[in-house]
Amino acid sequence: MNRAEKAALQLQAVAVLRMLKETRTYEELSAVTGLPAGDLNRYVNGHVLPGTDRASEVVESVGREALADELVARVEFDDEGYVDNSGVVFDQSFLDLVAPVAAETFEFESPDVVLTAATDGITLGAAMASFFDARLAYAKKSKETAVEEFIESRQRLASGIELTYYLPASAIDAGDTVLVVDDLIRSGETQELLLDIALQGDADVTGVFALIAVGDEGMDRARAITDAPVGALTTFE
Ligand SMILES: O=P(O)(O)OC[C@H]1O[C@H](OP(=O)(O)OP(=O)(O)O)[C@H](O)[C@@H]1O
Ligand SMILES: Nc1ncnc2[nH]cnc12
Repeated sequence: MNRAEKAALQLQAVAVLRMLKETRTYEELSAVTGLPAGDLNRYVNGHVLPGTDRASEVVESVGREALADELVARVEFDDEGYVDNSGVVFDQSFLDLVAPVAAETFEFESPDVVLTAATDGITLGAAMASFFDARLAYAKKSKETAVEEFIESRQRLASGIELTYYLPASAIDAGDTVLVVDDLIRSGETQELLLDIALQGDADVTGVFALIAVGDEGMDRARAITDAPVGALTTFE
């Protein structure tokens, strides 16, 4: 390992520890990692960097299960079953850790473009795009000013309300590979619109990923549209 790789590993371990510390005391973090609370305090505050052995252990311990547990600890449901996921989508450091785990768990091919829906999909989309070194594109419910050409997709929802998403046509080139991501999938209507936008752009969908699936309906809907892998970090019933 050269010096730059060592430094990158050490900083990645600090990012993991800071993320885990958000919902834990130092004593609890010590119980999870097996490292002394005093050392953890120094790592989290940036006074000392963990050695490479410790850093590798910390980074390798953050697999799908640990991130899914962390996600569950950070989201809240209201009485009607709606999710408040601001504790997750407002935390870019957490999402940056999710990206490599999602890529490995669902074996997503590296795409040219990560496509998501504004608003809440954007931070996850940015993390995934950065991990894959891909472009990020987000469709919006309104037309961006000064853009002349859009791909648009419209659907009438069960309520009778029409939902339209617009993407600047220049965001996807024909033949691009596209990974579709969103923070949450419930009915799958948003995914259907994003997948339709990718299709209209003559792109190849390489996968669909959500942080949270509420029930199976939306995931099944996505699977009916694409043969590419479809996965969620956590499913809530
Ligand atoms: O599977 P579905 O039933 O389509 O629901 C999922 C969508 O709903 C939420 O977005 P919302 O429409 O609330 O917009 P926002 O991101 O701007 O809050 C969420 O961010 C997903 O995009
Ligand atoms: N925050 C949310 N929780 C549950 N279902 C949703 N559908 C769209 N947004 C949602």
